[in-house]
Amino acid sequence: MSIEWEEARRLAYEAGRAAAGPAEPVALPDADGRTLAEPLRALTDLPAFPTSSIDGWAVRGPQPWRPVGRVLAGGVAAPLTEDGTCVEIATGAMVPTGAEALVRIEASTRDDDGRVRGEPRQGYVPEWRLPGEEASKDEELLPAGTAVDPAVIGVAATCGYESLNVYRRPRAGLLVFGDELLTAGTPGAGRVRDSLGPQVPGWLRRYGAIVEPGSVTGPVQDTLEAHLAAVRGALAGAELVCTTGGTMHGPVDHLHPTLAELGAEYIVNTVAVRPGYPMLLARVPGSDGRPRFLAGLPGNPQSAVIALITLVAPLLAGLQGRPAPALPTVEAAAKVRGRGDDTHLALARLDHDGRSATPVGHVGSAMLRGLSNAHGFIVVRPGTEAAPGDLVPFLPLPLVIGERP
Ligand SMILES: Nc1nc2c(c(=O)[nH]1)N[C@H]1C(S)=C(S)[C@@H](COP(=O)(O)OP(=O)(O)OC[C@H]3O[C@@H](n4cnc5c(N)ncnc54)[C@H](O)[C@@H]3O)O[C@H]1N2
Ligand code: MOO
Repeated sequence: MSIEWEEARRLAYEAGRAAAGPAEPVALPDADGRTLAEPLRALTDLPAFPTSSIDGWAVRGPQPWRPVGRVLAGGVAAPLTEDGTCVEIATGAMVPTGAEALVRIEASTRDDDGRVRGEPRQGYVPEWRLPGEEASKDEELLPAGTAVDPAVIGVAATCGYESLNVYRRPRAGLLVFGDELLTAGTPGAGRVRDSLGPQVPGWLRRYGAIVEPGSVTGPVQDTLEAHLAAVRGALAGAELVCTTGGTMHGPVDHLHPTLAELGAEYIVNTVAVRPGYPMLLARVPGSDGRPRFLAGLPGNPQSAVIALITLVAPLLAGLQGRPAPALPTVEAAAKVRGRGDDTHLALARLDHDGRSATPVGHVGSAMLRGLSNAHGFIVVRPGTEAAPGDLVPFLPLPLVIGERP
């Protein structure tokens, strides 16, 4: 009996979450793309000291003010103890205790005897930054599970971190099954080009996996022996192995017998979704005691990508300690039919403001033309259909800004 689509996603995420590896410290510049294993907390107040936002004068008491010193960024100012005195101050310098106002250099004049006159600027933007204005010591700035990006690295550096405790990026491999597949040239005479070997590693990387060029193999010969040897070899070097094709029970579909031979345990074995129904996810015991995962992507190319987004994306999120992927809601711009008791994933393009989605053409499960023109899938739940204007969940492709403008 196949599993409901949402339930399959949940099971895949939970399986990954339970197998997330230990955290490790990684130097800030190398942490891009990792995931915080613990909350990022401010190590001090931020700013850590009262900081001048301007070049000018820190003044005390009524003007004119007699300059008694200078403080540059990086220095520690002596306190201003007497009314009618000031220190010259640079942007970023620590404001001396006792200072009552800051006067911009361009708003000041000097008397013949060197005394300073001028008016502190009144207004919305203060001329100095107060300790704790951005964060107080120990305040949580970002929760565990946050994907580390350059801005996260920047704020961690500001706080005083040299490294971050992050989860490992999972290693993934890919095995392509199918004797009918060509790896070069044009299709014909019963042969088709392998369109999954070249594209799946890119999707996997976008979901955070490491895929070395040497971890992509295929076509693997359509025999049980060749399948077993290839899967064993791939599982030795990766915690996730994706396979394409052979998920059914045809004469040369060897995936299920291979899994049986390896003592694998199914987490998901077929999903009530169209396209993509025969997808599977299995847990295989690793020789080191840590589980390995095998995701069986159906051979029909669009179905394979759907299986990847349905099962592999939540699995990888879990393995990296990230939250389960959530679905945004959009408006269906046209009618989308239901698929009976199955969830229907209908390829669609988002309009320019991302609020409504229009189904695209060329969406057969053996086709990729629709996929290459879509931003994701309208999700039509079992027993329903979407009418124009209906609010529907949207399953996005992991596209990078600038792709599919
Ligand atoms: N009797 C039934 N037959 C099929 C059913 C069914 O319910 N009963 N379901 C169909 C569905 S749905 C799918 S999806 C496929 C899945 O089959 P497999 O995962 O076993 O995949 P294959 O048979 O190996 O290939 C299917 C199809 O895809 C082409 N293919 C495979 N790999 C690639 C690749 N890397 N690049 C491009 N094209 C690929 C292959 O040539 C076949 O045309 O089963 C249906 N059959
Ligand atoms: O479910 Mo198949 O995956 O429709 O092509």
